[in-house]
Amino acid sequence: MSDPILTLDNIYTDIAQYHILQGVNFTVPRGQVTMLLGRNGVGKTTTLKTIMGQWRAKSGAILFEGRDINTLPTATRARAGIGFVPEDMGIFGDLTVEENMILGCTSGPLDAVRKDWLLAAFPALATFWKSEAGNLSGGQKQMLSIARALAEDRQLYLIDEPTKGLAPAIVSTMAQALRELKEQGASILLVEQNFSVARALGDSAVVMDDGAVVWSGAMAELAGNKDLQEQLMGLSMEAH
Ligand SMILES: Nc1ncnc2c1ncn2[C@@H]1O[C@H](COP(=O)(O)OP(=O)(O)OP(=O)(O)O)[C@@H](O)[C@H]1O
Repeated sequence: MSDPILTLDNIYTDIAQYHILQGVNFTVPRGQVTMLLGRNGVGKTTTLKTIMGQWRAKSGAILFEGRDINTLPTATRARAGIGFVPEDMGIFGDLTVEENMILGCTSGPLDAVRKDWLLAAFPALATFWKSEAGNLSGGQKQMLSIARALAEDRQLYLIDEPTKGLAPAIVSTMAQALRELKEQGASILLVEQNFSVARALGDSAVVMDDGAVVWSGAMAELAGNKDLQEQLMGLSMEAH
């Protein structure tokens, strides 16, 4: 297995008085797609936010490229090479699609090659490039949110439920864009409840329950074992 780009070592995170993450351990191999799976409310989003520094782990280490980033501010983690696509989009409705994309570029103008790739991957954004983002459909807003997070090259992307609520045709557009991102060499940690997308994209899987990791291994092993899926995730995959 290739060396990990990210390692979570015994991470504990509290939110208010609640002990949400209770000793999370896993690695994200370089250049691969790692699926973060599990029932609702087990701590997947909290794990992504802890990696990004939006919640601060009270103990444990987060090693990115071998360096513990756990005490660094979020902006420093982003500059170090981690991109985050949160579930709640964060699109500015009164700005155009183009202006929203420019906001995704913190270190310079939008690279022309990258822009061409993103507009080919998400053609609706090209159509509405000069339109206010507030007028886009829900699915188009989600595409803009992903495209904006991909506007700059990062070594690692944390992506939270990118296909949630999308129509099947848009789900495959999204899956194809993520596949292309991986082909460009990025490492991806992806929370995804759509099991057919998870199976198609994932190289490895990490399954959480109750604030800790209960299984990790090859995605193919999990995909081929229905009993294991039911034992680890119950019916949650079918509920989405
Ligand atoms: N701001 C908050 N205040 C209090 N509790 C929170 C807060 N954010 C999350 N939690 C709680 O932390 C637990 C883990 O939530 P989290 O969103 O990480 O789970 P998840 O696995 O991503 O779930 P889902 O699949 O439903 O998105 C839940 O019990 C949730 O209610």
